[in-house]
Amino acid sequence: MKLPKEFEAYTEKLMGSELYAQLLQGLAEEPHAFVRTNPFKGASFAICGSKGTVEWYEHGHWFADRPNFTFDPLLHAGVYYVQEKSSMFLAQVLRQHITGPVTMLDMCAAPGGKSTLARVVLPAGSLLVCNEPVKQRAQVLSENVQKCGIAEVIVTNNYPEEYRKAGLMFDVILCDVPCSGEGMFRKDANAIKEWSIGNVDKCSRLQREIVRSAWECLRPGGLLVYSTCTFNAKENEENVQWICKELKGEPVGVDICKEWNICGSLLSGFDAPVYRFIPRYVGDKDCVQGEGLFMAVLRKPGGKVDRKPSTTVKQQNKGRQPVKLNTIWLQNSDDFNIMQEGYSLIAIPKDMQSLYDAVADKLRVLHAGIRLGEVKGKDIVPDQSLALSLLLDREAFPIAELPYEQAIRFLRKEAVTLPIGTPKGFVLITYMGMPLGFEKHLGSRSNNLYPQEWRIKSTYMPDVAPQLYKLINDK
Ligand SMILES: C[S@@+](CC[C@H](N)C(=O)[O-])C[C@H]1O[C@@H](n2cnc3c(N)ncnc32)[C@H](O)[C@@H]1O
Repeated sequence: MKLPKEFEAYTEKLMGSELYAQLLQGLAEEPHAFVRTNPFKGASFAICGSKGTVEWYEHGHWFADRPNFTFDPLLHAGVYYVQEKSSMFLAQVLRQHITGPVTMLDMCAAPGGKSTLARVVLPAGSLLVCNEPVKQRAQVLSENVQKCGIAEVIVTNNYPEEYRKAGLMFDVILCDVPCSGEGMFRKDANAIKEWSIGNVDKCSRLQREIVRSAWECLRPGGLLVYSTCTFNAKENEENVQWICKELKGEPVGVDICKEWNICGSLLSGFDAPVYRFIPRYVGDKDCVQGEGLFMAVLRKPGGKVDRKPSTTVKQQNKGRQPVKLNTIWLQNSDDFNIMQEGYSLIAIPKDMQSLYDAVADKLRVLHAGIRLGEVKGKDIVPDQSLALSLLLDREAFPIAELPYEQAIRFLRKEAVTLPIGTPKGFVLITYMGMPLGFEKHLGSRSNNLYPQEWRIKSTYMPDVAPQLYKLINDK
């Protein structure tokens, strides 16, 4: 791996020669493959071939080889998410500091790794808003959030400045900011090509802008989690120092074990608790296994977290109509308000209604709650979001369980052969019992309702499924 000269000189000075030599050894190795099981979807599965769990998150697993995840229907069903190990440290932060229901904003959320992790570890009753300003990336975020299956989520496509102007307030805000990506050097050759001192400075300025806007959306007593996937101090300690001085943020510690080999501050004279993951070798031991990551937690002075959300904006109800339906295909349907927006029917958890109204009036919402379907003539065409929801009423649709090859065809949005005896009408497609989406069965053929933008684009067909999970009761 050829590293930029200026990176080498700066990083060796920052880390010291011993730590830097350990990093160079780490960068010369292939990254490990990790997945994070969705505890709400993976309960009936046993994981196969795991080399061990992540020390700070028990649902994170390490694999010796990198399976071809794209061709595993269980990935598309939301049973697991591919996420490198260091990023899962967010679970440790949230579990330690958030003990009651909160309203959280993930300001820079695409593709959704940390959002979906936060969603499964936040205490019951919490609400999560995931935001991404880049439109195409926000669509991917929305897809991953829907696969996760939890209803109490809103996905928006806005800049942090628009959030500041909207006047919404949150108990917890994650700023996993865009950065110079030094921690991705061994995973992504482009990160090396695009690196320059100029870009480090540019990123550092943008990061402060993002945090400044986020800070205004944080309630007194609330927590800001700041993270990057880069090593340098300009985008890390120096920004944390700036948050302390300029915004009066108070650094908050996270419990860690020495054996986790997480490094603290590398900036001389700055000893606030910060957490830096450096892929590195000590002797012949790969002592971190994850990629480069930096995380710090800061409290906004003036109160304590764990209170109910406050949404201070006036509600206008832009073209949204509450509707009554005979059937809404959900378990616990009384917990939802059903709204019609244009032709779309959306189920909003009642606890999330005021937050949803406030967000929808001021910002661009791409997804919220559970999208039930679209009104087409006399039909309601069920939506992908419904198929993937944890609250789908499994009795509401006939089920067609597909074998592996047919499941891949379905995920490519190709024609599939439904099992003999499948009734006409809307049918829930499953693989190993997990919903993948809907087909409309017409008798002699059927229409594949999988979203065009989500489909697997490759035409490759593996001979066998990647064997990451097996059903617990399968002999
Ligand atoms: C490090 S990535 C986030 C990764 C994500 N949190 C995850 O774990 O999957 C940073 C994100 O910030 C977005 N971004 C770019 N410019 C931004 C800005 N001005 N404000 C907020 N986010 C921005 C990028 O498009 C990118 O998706």
